[in-house]
Amino acid sequence: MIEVSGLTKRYGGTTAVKDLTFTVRPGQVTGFLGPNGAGKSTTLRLILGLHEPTGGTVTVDGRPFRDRPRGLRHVGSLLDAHDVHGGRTAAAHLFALARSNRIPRSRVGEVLREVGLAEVARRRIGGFSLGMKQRLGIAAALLGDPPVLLFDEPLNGLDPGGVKWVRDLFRRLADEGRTVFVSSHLMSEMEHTADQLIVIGRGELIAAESLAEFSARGTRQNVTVGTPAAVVLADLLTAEGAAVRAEGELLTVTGLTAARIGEIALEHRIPLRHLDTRSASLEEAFMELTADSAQYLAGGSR
Ligand SMILES: Nc1ncnc2c1ncn2[C@@H]1O[C@H](COP(=O)(O)OP(=O)(O)OP(=O)(O)O)[C@@H](O)[C@H]1O
Repeated sequence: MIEVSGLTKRYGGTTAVKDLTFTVRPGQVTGFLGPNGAGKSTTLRLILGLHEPTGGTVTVDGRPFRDRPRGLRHVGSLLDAHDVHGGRTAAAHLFALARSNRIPRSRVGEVLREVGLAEVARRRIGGFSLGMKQRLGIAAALLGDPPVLLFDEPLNGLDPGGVKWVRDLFRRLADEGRTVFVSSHLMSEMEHTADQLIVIGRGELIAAESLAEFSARGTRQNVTVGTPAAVVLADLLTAEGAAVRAEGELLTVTGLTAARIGEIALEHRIPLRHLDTRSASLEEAFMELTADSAQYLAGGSR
């Protein structure tokens, strides 16, 4: 289990992570979501003890990760797929990691087969595609057969087959009882990957809940209405308590059903050209939830 409590990290005048508290449990895939610059990578580095927190604590299975000798047996991680020595072969890279963590050499062949890189084991990493480097990074994370795994944007650069392979792998690792913590800035990536979600924005916790709970936020329904009398109808719907957004002849309405909107239009003899109900997607729910932090970044005021 990963326990983050009151975690804060400042770099000079920038607060990357602010009073963050959450728990990541074993047996599940937990998605770590937030817009660019939200503080995900910083948090993962703090969990791994690569940075010192300004405040708060973070433990892995009850102890700071830094206190663990032979770290790869406790936590496997992929932070940056490019962070490898291009002149080395894939096998040499993994042998070096195995040696320094006292992991049997036989694991190298096993993990290379597992990630589909056995045939290129003797090739230099410098010639690898991003997708191959991602696979190599995953092999390194798996090397010590650790109970806890952290991945920073592991789906970047993978083709659809690679994405499916990673998703299936995460599922299997979680089913084996491991803690799997995966960051992404795209809800669409997590939708079919995660059981639990930790959502942050501007370094602060926005939500910590199951994907099902998060999905419930997205079930709010909008009705789109097309009419040449958009201004008149918008006034009538607003008077009934709806929230209305107008774009020319098209209205997006929340707070009233399509049936009720149809009745109101009929009562006032307003012709409708279009009437359609749609549910907000998970992606929209995520964007709405993180809109403040995303706008803040877009304004460049950090
Ligand atoms: N070493 C550092 N020195 C100074 N500022 C930093 C450092 N690392 C991160 N930051 C700042 O902290 C904030 C959070 O960055 P972080 O990389 O953790 O976000 P992120 O959620 O991983 O974003 P992305 O999805 O873009 O990778 C950013 O404003 C970033 O510029």
